[in-house]
Amino acid sequence: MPPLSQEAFHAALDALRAALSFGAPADAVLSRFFRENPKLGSQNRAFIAESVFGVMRQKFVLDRICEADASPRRLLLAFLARSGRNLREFEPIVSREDERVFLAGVKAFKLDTLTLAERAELPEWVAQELLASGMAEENLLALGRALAQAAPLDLRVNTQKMKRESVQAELQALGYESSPTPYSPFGLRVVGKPAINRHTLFTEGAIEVQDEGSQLLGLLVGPKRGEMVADFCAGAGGKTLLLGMLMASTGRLYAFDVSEKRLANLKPRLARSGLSNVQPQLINSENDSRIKRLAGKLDRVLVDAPCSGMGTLRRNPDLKFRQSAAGVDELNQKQAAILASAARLVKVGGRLVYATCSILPRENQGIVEAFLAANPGFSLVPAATILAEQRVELDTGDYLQLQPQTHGCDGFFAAVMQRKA
Ligand SMILES: C[S@@+](CC[C@H](N)C(=O)[O-])C[C@H]1O[C@@H](n2cnc3c(N)ncnc32)[C@H](O)[C@@H]1O
Repeated sequence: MPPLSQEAFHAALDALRAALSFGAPADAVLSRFFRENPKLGSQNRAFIAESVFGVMRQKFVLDRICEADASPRRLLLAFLARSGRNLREFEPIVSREDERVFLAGVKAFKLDTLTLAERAELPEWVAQELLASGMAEENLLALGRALAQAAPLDLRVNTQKMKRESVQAELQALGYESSPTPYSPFGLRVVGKPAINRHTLFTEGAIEVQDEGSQLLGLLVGPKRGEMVADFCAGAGGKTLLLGMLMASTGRLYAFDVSEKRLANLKPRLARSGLSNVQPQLINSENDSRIKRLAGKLDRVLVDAPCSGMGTLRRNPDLKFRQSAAGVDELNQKQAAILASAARLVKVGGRLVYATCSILPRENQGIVEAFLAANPGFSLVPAATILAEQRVELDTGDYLQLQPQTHGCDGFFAAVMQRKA
């Protein structure tokens, strides 16, 4: 750990103040902060990013430690004191006696005075929803604590361009250690956080940054060469690119989204990937007339639904403070409407996959069960069966349910459904 300096501490405090207004996602706030402060060195930038994300990750506990004065300065001091620094290291930034006493108190703070939700670093409403769904307290704690860790860097190898072993060897030659991901046949987990996007492996489309969980969702869709496929909520195309690769750049892959900006971000990625089977299509809603003309024609449809993102807290810890139970109510309406509309595209015998990066049952099983009850023409296919067909040994039951403490990836949910009639 580099020594604490006035300059780095005050810069981190400025960035933290901006992030704690929760006007924008923390990563966007940080990018802007770094753009506005171009003279910051790489060590200081790393310290600032770790401080802002660290405070967000531990904020429920830090709030309790700070109690009456949970100011950004106190939160940051408490975070740094809990990160294994001894009190002498604070001399360059702390001169007041009351702050010295505060820091000593942070070190002595006992977690057993906290509620279960606070110890799990989850909002109370999230903890209550998980407990009400039958999750045991110790599992809630393990889940919350795993979500409060930083995520590793996972890459997906574009096997249209290179083999996984060759990419691993090239990374090794660049000085980056990596290992094959436990489940995905085209994933690599990299040690540390190298700025991979400067290397030709990235610029020439041999790799994409993608959590292993997302890679498994693509395998559940399992598109084949020559098929007609839709990625209904394609966004910037993380899963579109994977599906296109699985289709070996044949057939047709529609990438729908209502966000022009996100689809625009897909374009350069598409160019790097070398895929020629992808058709990005901006739609005005899930009921856009351009969708209706594809009714009953598609072999596979993925609905990677807009969701609370509660499974991605390792990357977006500020979502804990930017989402709410009422917000999830609204998302539920959208999720159900998108799934119902997307389902109309699936042909008889075709496959529909509903997925989220949420751990909340009402965004997951809740939506799928209601859909199946209203649409008897669809039936659930066990996710484990599909994964076994793809030679992935992972059985989480009928649904794919991934959690960081068990699977090492973000929290994901997916249900595979087949259209019978
Ligand atoms: C979870 S994100 C998709 C992430 C993307 N599949 C990926 O792998 O990078 C959900 C997406 O749904 C889009 N969306 C929201 N409402 C929609 C609608 N009514 N129809 C289609 N897409 C929608 C959002 O713009 C967002 O890009």
